[in-house]
Order: sequence, then C-alpha cells, then structure tokens
Amino acid sequence: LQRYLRDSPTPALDYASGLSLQVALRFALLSAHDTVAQKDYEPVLPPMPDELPDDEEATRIVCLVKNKQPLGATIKRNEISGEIFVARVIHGGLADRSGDRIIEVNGFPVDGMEPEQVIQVQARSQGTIMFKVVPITERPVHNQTMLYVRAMADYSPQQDQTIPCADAGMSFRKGDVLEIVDQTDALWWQAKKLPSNTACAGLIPSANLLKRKQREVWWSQPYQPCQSIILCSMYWFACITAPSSRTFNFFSVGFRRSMRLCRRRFHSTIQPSCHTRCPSSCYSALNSPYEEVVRYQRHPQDAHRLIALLGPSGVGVNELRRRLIEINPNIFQGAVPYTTRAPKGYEESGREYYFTSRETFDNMVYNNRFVEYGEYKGNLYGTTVDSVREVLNSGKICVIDIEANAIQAVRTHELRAYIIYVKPPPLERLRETRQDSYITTNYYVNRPFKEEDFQEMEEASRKIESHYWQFFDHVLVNDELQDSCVQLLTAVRKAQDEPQWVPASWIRPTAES
Ligand SMILES: Nc1ncnc2c1ncn2[C@@H]1O[C@H](COP(=O)(O)OP(=O)(O)OP(=O)(O)O)[C@@H](O)[C@H]1O
Repeated sequence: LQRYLRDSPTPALDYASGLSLQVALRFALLSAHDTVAQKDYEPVLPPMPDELPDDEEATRIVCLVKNKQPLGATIKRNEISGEIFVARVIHGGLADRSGDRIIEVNGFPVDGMEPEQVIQVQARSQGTIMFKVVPITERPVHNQTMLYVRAMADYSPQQDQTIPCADAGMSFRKGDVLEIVDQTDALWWQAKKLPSNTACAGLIPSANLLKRKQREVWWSQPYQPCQSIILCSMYWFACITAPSSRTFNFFSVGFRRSMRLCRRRFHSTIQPSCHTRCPSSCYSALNSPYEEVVRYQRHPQDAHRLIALLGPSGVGVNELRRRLIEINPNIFQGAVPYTTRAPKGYEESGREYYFTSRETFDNMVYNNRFVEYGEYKGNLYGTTVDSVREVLNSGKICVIDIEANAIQAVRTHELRAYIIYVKPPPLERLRETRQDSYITTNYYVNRPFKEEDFQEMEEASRKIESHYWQFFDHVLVNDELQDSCVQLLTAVRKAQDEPQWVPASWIRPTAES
C-alpha cells in the first residue's frame, strides 16, 4: 500500500469484476483489483477513546475486527473477585495474546459479569470489538518443542459437555496426525490437524483428560465381548495350516489360503495373556489416546520396512500379495513359516516351512518369537520375527499377511511395519468385480461368491475398521484387481522411499519398546 501511495497508479476501471463473472478465479482477482481501486481498505478501526487512563502501562485498548473466524479466545471469571480474564488464546487465532484481564468490551464494563453475558456483548458487536484489558506483566515463557501425535481415538467437541468452548474445539478421527501447538493447560491442549492449511489451532483434550473420558465411556457401556478385543487387541494369536492344494507358477512362500480359514475357525483357541506376551505395547495402546509420531524416511542403506497386508476374509489379501511377489520375486518375498507337522515328501525345511518339534515351537512361543501362531488339526503353525528378519536382511522387501490382532507384533522398532488395509469396495462393486472369482470357505475349497459372502465381508470390514483404523498406514480399496495391484505397488514404493509418520519410539527407542 505504501508503494501504491507513492506510485499512484490509476485503475483502469472502478468495477472490473463485471467483466468476467463466469471464471471464479479471475473474478476473485478482479474484485481484489476493485477493492484497491475503490480504496476500500477494511477494516476501519474506531477512533481511540478520548479518556485514556493516566497509567498507560496499566491498561491497553485492543481492537479486533470480527470476521467469519472465531475470535480465538476463551474467557473465564474469577469466582472470588468477579473479574473476567482471557482464559486461553487459541494459537494463530485473532486474539493471540494470553492471560489479560478484560475490564471493558465495547465500552461496557464487564467486571462481575458472567462469561456468557460477556459473550453476548461480543456477539452483538458489528465489525470491530474493542477490549480494554489490563495485561499481565509476567507472561509464562513457553519453551516447547514441536510435538506430533497420531490420534488413537475419535473426538467430537460438539458431543463433549466439558469443553470450555465447543466452537473453539477441533474434532478428529482415529489415525489423524495432529500437531500439538500448546500443552500449557493440563486439560485442554491446542492442536492442528495435518495436513493443515489453517493458521488457527483448535482445542483438544489433553492425553490425560482424553484417557479419563475414554475410561468413563468404557465403564458406562454395557459389556460387549468385542470390547475386550479392543482392550486386549494385542492378543496375538492365529491359526496357520498347511499350504493349500492350489499351485502357482513358481513356488512362493506363505500363500496359505487355509491359514486364514483356520484363523476364523480357531479364532478363540489361543489367547495368551497381555502381560506375558506384550506388556509394553498393550499398555501403551490402552493408556495413550495419542501416540507420539515423527516423520521418518528410510535411509537407502537401511533394511526395508516390512509390508503387512490385512483385511476381511475373501477381500483379496492373498491374491494381491501373490501378484505383488510375482511381479518381481527378486524384490518381494514372503516369510517362511514354522510348523510342527511332519514334512511331506516333496517339502524341504526352509523352503515351504521350517519343520520343528513341538517342544522347540513351545519354547519359541514362550520367548515371544512369533508374529502369529496357532494350532490346526493338532499341529502348530506360525510366522516368526526371525523369518521376517531373514528376508529383510537379504535386502528384499518382506510382504506378509496378518490378522488385525497381530498388528502390534509387527509395529516394532525393528520391523517398522507399514500396514496396508485391504478394504472391500461398495457392495454393488463387489458383486460386479467378483462375478468370476472363487472363494474358499470352511467347507468348500473353491466356490463362486454368494451374496452372504459379500455381506459378511462388509460386516467384518466394519469391525476391523472400528477397532484398528488408527494403525493403517494405507487403505487400499480392492475394486478392479489390476488397479489394486498398481496401487499396492505404489504404496509399497512410497513406504520404502518417502517420508512417513511413524511412532516416535521407533526412532528414539525407549526402555519399553
Ligand atoms: N479385485 C478383485 N476382483 C476380482 N476378484 C478378486 C479380486 N481380489 C481378489 N479376488 C478373488 O477373490 C478370491 C478371494 O481372494 P483371496 O483368496 O486373496 O482372499 P483373502 O483376502 O486372502 O481371503 P481368505 O483369507 O479367506 O483366503 C480369489 O479367488 C481372488 O482371486
């Protein structure tokens, strides 16, 4: 504006936006032009009051221009003195000053008023609001480092009776990455949802407060068996069985179609206690509604990240994994599972399976060596961390499929699993795309998909999503198979070569992790 005043250019027209009503962008540009042409420099601030207090340091006049943005501050009343204070100023909001005592709003003395009445005064004002405030002399120095977290729960300020101001609140869904910009208040933090293009932060419950809220909700709900699954989602168990009779063009490890069947059938056979199996991960998932995350980019010399695929039975997890490995078996590989069953004539230990005794297997279970394991027809089957490590150490990308309750076993500092959730497309697309496909069920090895298979898949995906969505690094809707393969390949490449949000404990390992 200073330069404009100096140069005094003459506008071509006073009303140029009429020239181009159809093109929104151009219209915006032209109306900006008109604003300058008409010298319409909002806001016009009201004149300063004549009677300024003698002690200039003691009070300040703060003038804010109202627009569609919230004011960005919450106020509170001191119950004893009746004085009104700015309780909290929202980071990046209009009123980015904190702790000041408000004595007047638009000329009305507000001492002794209820906060709601003060808000009424503000709400009535048009254009500008003038506050007379007594600034606090000693402002707390906030020496905060940047904190990023992944939300492990959903939150909606509109449904929270306890939030100081629902309009200043920020809703989030589990899995969202939040930048915490202010943690000075023990109960209400300020945060931005990433990726963010707003300067203004929103109020969210602090970790302790959200934890308390979750516990209250949990206690107030009637018992549902699936809740125990959420709470003990780290019970890692599954049943794995012999390779299916299906043969492929090349031998590929771990395409055990019946393994997933078996998991379904024997779902509840093995449930090791949380404390003996994975105390640290259980504890943190139960107690931290926010998981601290950092941006991580794999160094080209580091081992690849493990790729773990999961999804409801029949959605196509194995098909996608098989096709990915087929694309380039020199790059992608599955992990060789262990079993206690006797080898068949053509089988070689270390190729189809590692064959081992029951005693050794039990020992491995005891020593937490398995990502997943289970029993089928009297034999034990399982995938170990060592088998995964072997593939990763060979420089290849290890691709495995897991049940959702094995997620915590692979989300570790060492494996740095990238979790891809394979989601069914909408029902009508399932019907169309699976017309010529075959499903394997508990009773049939291969039969065409039926309507109830699709319904079951939908139902299962809803359950998986409601319990585990926060852990998914990528969601792949398996609609057209070819497209899904391309998407999978792209996601895997990104997982290895592009920066990703990962748990901070992977980068700064703690005693627990
Ligand atoms: N996008 C797709 N379009 C059409 N058919 C598909 C698609 N994805 C997978 N299929 C087919 O659906 C069937 C089930 O797939 P797949 O065996 O991979 O399921 P899964 O998720 O591993 O489940 P399960 O563990 O029960 O075997 C297979 O015949 C597969 O070829």
